[in-house]
Amino acid sequence: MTAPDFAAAITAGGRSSRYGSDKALAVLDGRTLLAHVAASLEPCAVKLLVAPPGRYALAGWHAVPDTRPGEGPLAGLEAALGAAPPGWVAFAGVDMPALTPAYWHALTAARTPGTLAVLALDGEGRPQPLAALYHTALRPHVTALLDAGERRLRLAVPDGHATVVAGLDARFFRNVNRPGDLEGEDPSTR
Ligand SMILES: Nc1nc2c(ncn2[C@@H]2O[C@H](COP(=O)(O)OP(=O)(O)OP(=O)(O)O)[C@@H](O)[C@H]2O)c(=O)[nH]1
Repeated sequence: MTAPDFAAAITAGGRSSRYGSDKALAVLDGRTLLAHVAASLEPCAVKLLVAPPGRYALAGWHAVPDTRPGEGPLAGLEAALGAAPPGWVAFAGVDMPALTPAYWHALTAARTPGTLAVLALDGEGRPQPLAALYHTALRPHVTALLDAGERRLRLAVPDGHATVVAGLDARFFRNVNRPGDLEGEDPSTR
C-alpha cells in the first residue's frame, strides 16, 4: 500500500491543567489517548511528535521539540511545519481519540489547489483546527503571528486560504479536556 502524500504531526506539549494529569497518557478502551491519535495516522511515512524532549516514546514517531515550549498548539504547529518535508501535514491534538484514517482521508480528498489548509466543521459547525491539514507554506505566517504575540490556533490560516469540509460524523470531534470527557461511547467500535 502506498503511504499517504502528507506527513503526520501530533502536538503533545500541553499542560493538561484541566485534566489534572497528563491526558496524553490517559487510557480509553485499553489504549492511551496518544496511541488512539497515533493509530489514525499510522500509515504516514513521516510521523512527528511535537512534545518536550523525553516526555513520550512512541515507536515509529520522530520526536520534535517545541520551538517555543509552553506557548500552546499554535507554537506546536510552527514546530511541526518546520520539521516536516515541504507539503501537507495532518496536524492533530493528542486529546482527539476518535480520529480515524477515514477522517484524514476525507480531509485529504478535499484539498483544493491554491489553498493552504483543510479544516473540518465540528458538530457545532465550527472549524476544528486541532484535527486539520496544513501546508508547510503556512509556516512564515504562523511564525509572524507568534512573533506578534498571537496564540490562537484558529488564526493559523489567513482568510480565504482554507478549504472547509462539512458533514463529517460529529463523533470524530470527541475532545478530552477533563476526566469526565473520557466517559461515553467507545470510538474504536465505530
Ligand atoms: N507542542 C505543543 N503542544 C501543545 C502546547 N500546548 C498545548 N498543546 C497541545 O495542544 C492540544 C490542545 O491542548 P489544550 O487542551 O488546549 O491545552 P493543554 O495545555 O493540553 O490543556 P489545559 O492546560 O487543560 O488547557 C493538546 O494536544 C496539547 O498537548 C504546547 O505548548 N506545545
